[in-house]
Amino acid sequence: MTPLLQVDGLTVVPRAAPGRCLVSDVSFTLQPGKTTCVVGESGSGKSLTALAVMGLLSRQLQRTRGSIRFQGQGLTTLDAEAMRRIRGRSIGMIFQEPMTSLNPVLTIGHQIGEPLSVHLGLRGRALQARIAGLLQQVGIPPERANSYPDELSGGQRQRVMIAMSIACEPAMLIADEPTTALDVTVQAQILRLLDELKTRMNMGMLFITHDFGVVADIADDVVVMFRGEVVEYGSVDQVLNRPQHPYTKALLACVPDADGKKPLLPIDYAWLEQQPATTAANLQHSMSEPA
Ligand SMILES: Nc1ncnc2c1ncn2[C@@H]1O[C@H](COP(=O)(O)OP(=O)(O)OP(=O)(O)O)[C@@H](O)[C@H]1O
Repeated sequence: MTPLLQVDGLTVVPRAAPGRCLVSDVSFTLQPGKTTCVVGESGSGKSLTALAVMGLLSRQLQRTRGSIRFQGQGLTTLDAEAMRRIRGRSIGMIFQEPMTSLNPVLTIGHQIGEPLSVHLGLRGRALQARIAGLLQQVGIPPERANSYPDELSGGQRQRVMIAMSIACEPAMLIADEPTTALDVTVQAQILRLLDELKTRMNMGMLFITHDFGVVADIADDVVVMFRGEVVEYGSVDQVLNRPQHPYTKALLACVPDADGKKPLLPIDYAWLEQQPATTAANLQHSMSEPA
């Protein structure tokens, strides 16, 4: 079966510092209808990887090497117009902060309708009916179509973003920390919604998170990134239950179990001591926050 997404040797180098790799030789695959989670600490290159897949990295700031194939088609050689046709139509995306992604002066109905008119040419009643259907699908009463983003809660705004991103029934959804800005119960609702939509639409999901609780809930495969590199890649069972790399073990050691106690995974302190101070500080931070 042709993978939905195949990333091979993706490398991102800042033009201002060509000797430094922000993302280094990253490779992974996403199959249709499956979820691949990319995990790692802040600054490990997760978002740059997602932006590279979307063709949204600034060519002025970064140089990208490697191959990104979506449904068998190479994306890195496509021109801007061809990439625009794929984004929003075949690849949807949602980000961490729905307020900054939504336009405050347009109604949510208008914003959900935009990809439908741009990519599918829907107009008039057909468009309004589809907007109402999408609102219903994400659990917002269709009569809220005339509301503005600031009239909605954070969770509802994220639901609107989800409605926009799935409007054209994309084959793949890229979600970059979509629940981080939400409180815990709303996080769980949004995760459930995304998981349900993924199954119903047989959509592949590339899900970026630093939260292993989320990974355990939704991932089929897991890519662990550390300082721009993939240090571990495998099935969720393999990565969570039989981690190999000291960084994955250290990350997992920070996740409290159901009783709030830390799992007794050994941390490789000799390895940790060789890492920059920020790594230990980030791990310390994860330990003090419930995942
Ligand atoms: N043009 C650039 N020049 C130099 N450094 C850059 C450039 N673009 C991004 N970076 C750096 O690359 C690193 C990786 O960033 P990225 O946003 O992918 O991290 P992340 O893993 O998604 O982190 P977070 O979880 O905080 O979002 C960061 O340290 C960022 O500051």
